[in-house]
Amino acid sequence: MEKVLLAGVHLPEQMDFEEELEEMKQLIYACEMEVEEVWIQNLRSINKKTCINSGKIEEIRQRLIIKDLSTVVFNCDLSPSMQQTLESIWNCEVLDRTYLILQIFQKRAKTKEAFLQVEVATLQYFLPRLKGSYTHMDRQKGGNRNKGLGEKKIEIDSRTISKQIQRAKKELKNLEGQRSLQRRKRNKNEIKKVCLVGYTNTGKSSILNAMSQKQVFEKDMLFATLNTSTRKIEYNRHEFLCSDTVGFVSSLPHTLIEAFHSTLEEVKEADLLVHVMDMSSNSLENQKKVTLETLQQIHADSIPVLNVYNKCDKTDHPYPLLNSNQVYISAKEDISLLLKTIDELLFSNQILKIKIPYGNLVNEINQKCKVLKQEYKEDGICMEVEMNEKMISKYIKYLE
Ligand SMILES: Nc1nc2c(ncn2[C@@H]2O[C@H](COP(=O)(O)OP(=O)(O)OP(=O)(O)O)[C@@H](O)[C@H]2O)c(=O)[nH]1
Ligand SMILES: [Mg+2]
Repeated sequence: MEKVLLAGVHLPEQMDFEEELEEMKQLIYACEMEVEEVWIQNLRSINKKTCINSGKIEEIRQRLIIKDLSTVVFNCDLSPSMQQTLESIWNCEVLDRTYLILQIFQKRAKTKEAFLQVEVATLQYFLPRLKGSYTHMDRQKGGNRNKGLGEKKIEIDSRTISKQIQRAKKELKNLEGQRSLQRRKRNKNEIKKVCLVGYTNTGKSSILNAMSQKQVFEKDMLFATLNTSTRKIEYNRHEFLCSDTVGFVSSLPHTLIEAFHSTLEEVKEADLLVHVMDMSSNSLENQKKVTLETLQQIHADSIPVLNVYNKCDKTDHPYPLLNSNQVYISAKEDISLLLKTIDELLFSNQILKIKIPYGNLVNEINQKCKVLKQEYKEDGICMEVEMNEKMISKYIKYLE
């Protein structure tokens, strides 16, 4: 594995810096490289020309020579000119976070749609980076890792790239059309839909595997799943569809959010979202936040959510356990409690007409139930809501 130097830029607003660096190491590992040394620079703000300051640049330059390293990876995103300047000072390859994520996505893309989405995002990343020559482009170092991207950079000019982007986008639109047709068919059949969502590597694919006992690609690497895969699950004489999704990640490059929007379309159509979290992760809170923000971005934040704390076998927390809207499990052991909870949420619902006084009860209803209609009145909100038995017992007094 190629060894690299990780340059960690620490700005005052980065509260979870340690966890961020840990994640960077995993991203680097997923790109088949290994961190040999970490150099941290604390900064009030980014240097516009070179990202880090001249003193640190010189220290790193010397270190690269001593250690015979030819790649530096930054934990943040670099502008094309920063990247170019640093490459010429260090005479080595300088990579940023977006580049790594694009590399991983490119390797993992399994379906035509995922492949095209990554292609669009990759070309958009390289378009502003065509000016000037890149050392790592010319050298083609790092074996296979750079091959696809490097070749692309050398061979094509910006006009060709723009054309390629347009072509790929057009093809994607066609595929999206086919997808929505399939979805409409599904809607007609009215089979309930569940989507597993959550930060990358939390165990979504493992849960789907355990549910269906058919193999969905599961791996201890970031972004193992790039296309959604759906399985029909039978439980308690009920049937529902369960979809796996691409893992979310903090500060996903803008171009990729756009590219993966259509993959996440499925999430918007779900009757229930199962938010899978890694109970053993030090960055649990941050990962939770990123997932909730992503759901907001794709306008899926009004769908009922079941919170699942997975990997409890790696913690001291008791499991399997159900605590209000939270299920604690280990996908490696018994997930029947999760199935039972999903089944109850999906199939014991009734539609009620209620009037709720203004206040935080409304928030709870919006989070946990499917609101079909709502009308604002003087003394409260009239709602038509799909509720499960537990919620019904709580809200029965508000029946209209
Ligand atoms: N110990 C333990 N390991 C788990 C558990 N669930 C999943 N894993 C492991 O965690 C790693 C990631 O699991 P995946 O199911 O691929 O995670 P994912 O959420 O689908 O990841 P992405 O597709 O990258 O978003 C794998 O090595 C799993 O074997 C669990 O409950 N306990
Ligand atoms: Mg997965």
